[in-house]
Amino acid sequence: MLTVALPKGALLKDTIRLLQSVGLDFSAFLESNNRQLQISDPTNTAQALLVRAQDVPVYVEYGQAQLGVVGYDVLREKHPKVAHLADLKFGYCRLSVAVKQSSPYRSALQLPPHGRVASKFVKCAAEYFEALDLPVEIVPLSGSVELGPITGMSEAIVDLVSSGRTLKENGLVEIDVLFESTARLIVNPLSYRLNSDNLHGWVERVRETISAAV
Ligand SMILES: Nc1ncnc2c1ncn2[C@@H]1O[C@H](COP(=O)(O)OP(=O)(O)OP(=O)(O)O)[C@@H](O)[C@H]1O
Ligand SMILES: O=P(O)(O)OC[C@H]1O[C@H](OP(=O)(O)OP(=O)(O)O)[C@H](O)[C@@H]1O
Repeated sequence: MLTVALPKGALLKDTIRLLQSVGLDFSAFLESNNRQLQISDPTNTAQALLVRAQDVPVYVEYGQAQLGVVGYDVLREKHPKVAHLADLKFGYCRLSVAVKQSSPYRSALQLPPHGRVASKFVKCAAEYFEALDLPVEIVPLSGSVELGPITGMSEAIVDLVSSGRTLKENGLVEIDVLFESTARLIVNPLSYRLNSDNLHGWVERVRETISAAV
């Protein structure tokens, strides 16, 4: 049976809506009292795993799920061995450098050498500052990264920005963008090559739905 890895959090609702439009109903995951992490769709065509966003590529790479939905930002940070087959056009955000509004820095290159940059995206941040030839110390955090500059732990952060509301409400300002991100459809490469569980057919249906929506 086809198994799909679904991301908890910001991408879940749009992912479930997309799968509903190709005939797979996993809306039970959206019920407020749901605690189940693995369910089948009502027609028993496929099952879904509810996993942390950053773990979606892990389940797909190891073959426990043939198909998954994940942000491009996670693919850039983790480099999983999965095939990226479609841009799903939702989950827009960007990975940006931000500082306190009151700080003098208005571009990443103006940051002081050997300063600190807090981030959940340690690899992306390190690559970005290496490419600028600006030595900085990356401070790894798992969330609420905006507190780095607020508390004085770091001069800057590298974090996701979508509406910009979190930065604004915490007195921070975006000074550079590393890249933009949207949700992506990923597949296990071997399952795709073997067309296990009619994977080609499902990918094609998703692609048709996406192009019809544009
Ligand atoms: N504010 C946002 N608006 C739109 N999409 C976002 C936003 N924040 C993150 N995303 C996208 O959704 C994905 C999942 O983000 P989410 O915040 O739900 O989980 P997470 O913080 O990465 O994971 P966890 O809560 O498990 O640590 C991100 O990888 C990104 O692609
Ligand atoms: O620009 P906005 O629309 O305000 O969205 C940006 C916020 O969303 C994400 O946080 P998330 O909710 O995932 O929390 P966490 O990373 O701090 O755990 C991101 O890390 C920002 O804090």
